[in-house]
This record gives sequence, structure tokens and C-alpha cells, in this order.
Amino acid sequence: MMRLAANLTMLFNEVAFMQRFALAAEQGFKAVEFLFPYEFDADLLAHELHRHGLTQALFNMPPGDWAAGERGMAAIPGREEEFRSHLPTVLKYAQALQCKQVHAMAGIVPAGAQRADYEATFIANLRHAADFFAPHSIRVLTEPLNQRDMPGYFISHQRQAAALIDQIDRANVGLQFDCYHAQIMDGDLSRLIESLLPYIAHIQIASVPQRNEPDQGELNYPHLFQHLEQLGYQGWIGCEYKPASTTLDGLGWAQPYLS
Ligand SMILES: O=C(O)C(=O)[C@@H](O)CO
Ligand SMILES: [Mg+2]
Repeated sequence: MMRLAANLTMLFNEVAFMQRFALAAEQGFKAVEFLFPYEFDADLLAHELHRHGLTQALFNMPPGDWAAGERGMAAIPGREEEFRSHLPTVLKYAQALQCKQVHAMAGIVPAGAQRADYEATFIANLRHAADFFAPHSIRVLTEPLNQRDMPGYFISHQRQAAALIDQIDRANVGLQFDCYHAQIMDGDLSRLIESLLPYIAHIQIASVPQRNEPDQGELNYPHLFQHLEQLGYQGWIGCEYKPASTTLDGLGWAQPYLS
């Protein structure tokens, strides 16, 4: 049975963030994920999680100045110190939330920049983060993002991410395989998932092209779920989509997978 995690950044936006845990649990989710916890107290978040019996499947490391368009800095030359300075804070949240996976966003490569410099920075930073988190059994994830929504993002293809993970060469670095981005950039998802399974630590889903409920659009999720089950995928599936109407109105698709 596929294990769904509610993405609280995108779902249950009908209520304030701290109230979304209760709604997710009420609907039968056993786990949640969200982008950034840092404006909330770690212990309060942990309290919400635990009182609703939820697992924290994933959250992101600080992305830099989001409002100014920054989308992480793991690959940005000159930002190494800043990237590394975030690690103790991320660890504090991960420990409070008992979360075993964090996503290190890579950042945007300016047009005309030397890509090799960005690759070297990314590899060094991810090794550093992986070594920092390894004693705590925490994995560092990297996620390719599609170029239509995120022009210039450092990683946009799944196999490109897998090749970088090989170069990083740390056991606790994995791939965050977001089917929405993967379909836009790569396609052939059944075979892609099959060949990259050893890298995949976390999966996310949404319809393509609208990024709405997964029972719409060009992807056949019942087929992909069956395929993942046959392949023995054990991780969480993050529901990272924008409800077309309200979250609850659109949640019918998930009923077979929620208890
Ligand atoms: O945009 C996505 O897709 C995500 O999963 C966010 O965490 C940003 O990387
Ligand atoms: Mg995603």
C-alpha cells in the first residue's frame, strides 16, 4: 500500500498552517511534509505532529531569499559558508520533528555562468551536509525541478541528479523524485523510476500540466503506484499539488490509500 504524506505547504490552505496537521490526520494521512518550518517554533511543530500521530517525512533546508527569487544555494559558488551555517538549525528542527530527510535546494544558475563551478560547489556542499547529518541517520535529498516553472534551476533531469549523487558518493544522499517535474522534463516515468529506484528516497505527485490533484492530467498514478509496489518502493509519497478547488473537495482520489 502506498504511504501518502500530505504536503502542508500546498494542501489544507483553507486554514492556518498550524491547523493543517489536524486536518491531514483527520483525513487519514499518516505523514506530512512541508517546505520550510523556520518561522515556527520546533517544539510547537513537534507537539502538533505527535498529538495527531503524524510522521514528518521531509522538509527543506533554508532557501535563501525566497521573495527575491532565490531557490537554495547548495550549488552557488561563494555561498558555501551560508549553506553550511544553516546545518545546525536544520538539525535542530529535524531532531525535534524526528525527521529523517531534508531537501537541500540547489539554486539558480545565472545565464552564461560556468556550470562546472556550480557542480563542484554542489558536490562539495552535499558531501559536507551528508557528513554532518550522517551521525544522526538523516538523509540529504536533491530534487530536479522543471525549467518551465523554475528557469535556470541547477538540476532539472532525474538522471542528471543520479549522476551527481554518484559523484557525491555518500550513502545518506538520495533523490527526491517529483513525478510532476519528471514528467515535464523526462517522461517515460515507469522505466525512469525502475532504473533510478536505488537512488529514490522520496516521491512527490501532482497532475501534469496543471499541478492539481493526481487523478487529473496526463499521468496515470494508479498505474505508477502499482508499479512502485511491484518494485518494492518503501518510502513516502508526498502529495505536493495545488487543489483545483478545496483540498477536501479534491481528496476523493486518495481514499483508497488513506485509512
Ligand atoms: O517545488 C517542488 O517540487 C518541491 O518539492 C519544493 O520542495 C521545492 O523544491
Ligand atoms: Mg517537489
